[in-house]
Amino acid sequence: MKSFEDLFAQLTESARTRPEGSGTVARLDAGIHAIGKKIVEEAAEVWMAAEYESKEEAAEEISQLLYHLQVLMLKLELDLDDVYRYL
Ligand SMILES: N=c1c2ncn([C@@H]3O[C@H](COP(=O)(O)OP(=O)(O)OP(=O)(O)O)[C@@H](O)[C@H]3O)c2ncn1[C@@H]1O[C@H](COP(=O)(O)O)[C@@H](O)[C@H]1O
Repeated sequence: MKSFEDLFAQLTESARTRPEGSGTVARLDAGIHAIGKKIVEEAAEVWMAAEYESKEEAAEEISQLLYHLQVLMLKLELDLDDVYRYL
């Protein structure tokens, strides 16, 4: 099981080493506009799953939204503490 912190560490390493075939690297290269659109899309999917689908499907959509938020954090060079300080 991967935690939020585990995923952020993994994506940070991928951003640094740029492994061949990494979807994360491709998303970072696509830029803030594309990442932002994906966040909005995933947020809508979270809402739809919560309202019309199962808890399991909602959980999966939430995980995808968290992933795309982390990609944006990396693109903006924000680390976890930059966000956590507002929680
Ligand atoms: N948690 C995720 C994750 N969640 C979502 N996604 C991406 O978001 C997509 C989900 O979006 P959709 O369901 O809307 O599918 P889609 O419309 O085909 O998406 P697009 O690819 O067209 O944007 C998936 O196909 C993945 O590309 C993720 N990609 C990666 N991860 C994690 O990130 C790690 C590193 O990934 P790579 O950089 O690809 O190796 C992986 O080991 C995973 O743990």
